[in-house]
Amino acid sequence: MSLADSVSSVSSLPSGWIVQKFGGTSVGKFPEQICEDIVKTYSESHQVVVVCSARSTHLKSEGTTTRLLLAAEYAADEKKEEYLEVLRLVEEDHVNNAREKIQNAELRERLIDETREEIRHVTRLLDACLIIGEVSAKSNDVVMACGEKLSCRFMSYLLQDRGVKAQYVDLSMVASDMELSNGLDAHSYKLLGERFAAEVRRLPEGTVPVLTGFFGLIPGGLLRAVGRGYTDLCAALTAVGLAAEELQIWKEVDGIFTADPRKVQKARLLASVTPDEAAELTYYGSEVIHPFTMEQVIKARIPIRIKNVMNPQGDGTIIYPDNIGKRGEATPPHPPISVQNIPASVFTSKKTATAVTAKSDIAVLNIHSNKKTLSHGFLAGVFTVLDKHKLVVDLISTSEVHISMALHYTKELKHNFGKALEELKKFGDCDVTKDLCIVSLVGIHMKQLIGIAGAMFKILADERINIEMISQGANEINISCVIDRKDVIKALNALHDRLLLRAFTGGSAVDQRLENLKLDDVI
Ligand SMILES: Nc1ncnc2c1ncn2[C@@H]1O[C@H](COP(=O)(O)OP(=O)(O)O)[C@@H](O)[C@H]1O
Ligand SMILES: N[C@@H](CC(=O)OP(=O)(O)O)C(=O)O
Repeated sequence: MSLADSVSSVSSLPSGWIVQKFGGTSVGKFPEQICEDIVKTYSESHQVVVVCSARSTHLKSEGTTTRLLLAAEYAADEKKEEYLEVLRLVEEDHVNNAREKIQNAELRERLIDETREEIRHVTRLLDACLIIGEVSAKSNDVVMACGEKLSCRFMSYLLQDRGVKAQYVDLSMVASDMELSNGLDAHSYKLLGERFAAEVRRLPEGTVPVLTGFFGLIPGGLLRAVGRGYTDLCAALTAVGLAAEELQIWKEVDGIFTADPRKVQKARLLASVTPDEAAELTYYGSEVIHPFTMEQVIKARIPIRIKNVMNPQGDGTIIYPDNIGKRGEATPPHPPISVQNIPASVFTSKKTATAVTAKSDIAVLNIHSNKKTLSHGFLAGVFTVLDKHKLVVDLISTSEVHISMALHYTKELKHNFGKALEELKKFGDCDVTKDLCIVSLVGIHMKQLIGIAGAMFKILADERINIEMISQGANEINISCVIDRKDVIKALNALHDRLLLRAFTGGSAVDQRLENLKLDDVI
């Protein structure tokens, strides 16, 4: 299918807005393709809104946001020379990029001047922080916002350079901290969505707004409230505010696959996944979309499409529940398949899991209580200690006197871990196993299947993979276990081959007798 066909297949509703979000590495590596092949093409038939993250030329971990956060850290440590050097690098990178990509001399010079002014603004702010001896959450946010300001100024000039009427829109001050004093709740989501939409609607018709993915200022800081990847949420709220036809998250991968295509060669692109599945996959290692993005957009009945900047013709993956109608449709376009009423034919199509995913940098912490039973307040006490040391629990399982937790563990968290362990010893004997990974099987159909967990653990046993811990999510669409890091590729490929690929080709790893038992229940 050509891009023009794929563009026109997005049905035209009255507003006709499409919100397109581009990540930092896409802006860094493929800005011309974004302008020429994507924004230009879509804006011929739709009203397009662009939302961008800060530029990264290589990896996000080495990109502009990371550099700016480092500059703020240096200022907090009173290291002036160091933060000036980081800001110099950010400026140099953006100025060189402008020189290289913007052909029109007037636009280019204007962009370079504005870039330098943004950097001067951040320098003045950090100098002031140095004097008062503190970088507050708000100052940190203002520094971080510079990344999106620079990338969006660049993208709007590049679009103009390539003949698209575009306008830079700064959302960093769109709402005051007074208005957002309760943090990010339903009320502030609504307020922000309306403000973003008002900024867009203010522009003359036919203009493509380029919105800074940074928005705020949220009390306590955007990093604490949302974390890295906040641009996805900004795009989502814009889509809701505009009642858009579609929210498009453009990545450097064709969409959501049955497994990480870098780790599982036979991984297949999924045409659609439900929001719950997307949330589980994101949390457990397949970070394709920020988890906060989905709820508001889906409530507003707006589909989310993941697409590839390097392959704009591809259909991508749609994130949408299969049992509700789209915006403008009272009922779904096809007979809805409610998960409670799945017809037998769906089971005979032998759908098992939707995808398999892995999350690395995991340690298992076991606490063996020194009491005969887990006493009142035991869990609360354990979680208070973990929270104090900023340790996040990904999985948990308990028995009467024993608790096992899988936690995120990196070099940077080593110190926090040590401190937490000292405090946790008052609850009982503690032991820690490191260098582990969580492997998760995710799928909406798993709710209906008896034997899927058995099949998963049998496959791992056949591969002689030791399981440290097991857990099934309360929503029953995720079965996870913790294994040694060295076994992860083997585990992913074995589970994918025997549970997912067979589902595509008509086989099933689930014992047929168990499946029949389930069918008896449904009928
Ligand atoms: N199930 C999955 N489907 C698609 N991509 C996945 C999956 N699991 C992990 N990934 C990885 O997530 C990455 C997301 O795409 P990319 O646009 O490169 O990331 P980023 O937004 O962090 O720059 C890809 O590199 C891909 O290998
Ligand atoms: N630039 C920010 C926000 C963001 O959304 O990034 P990305 O879209 O590249 O994941 C960050 O790096 O966290």
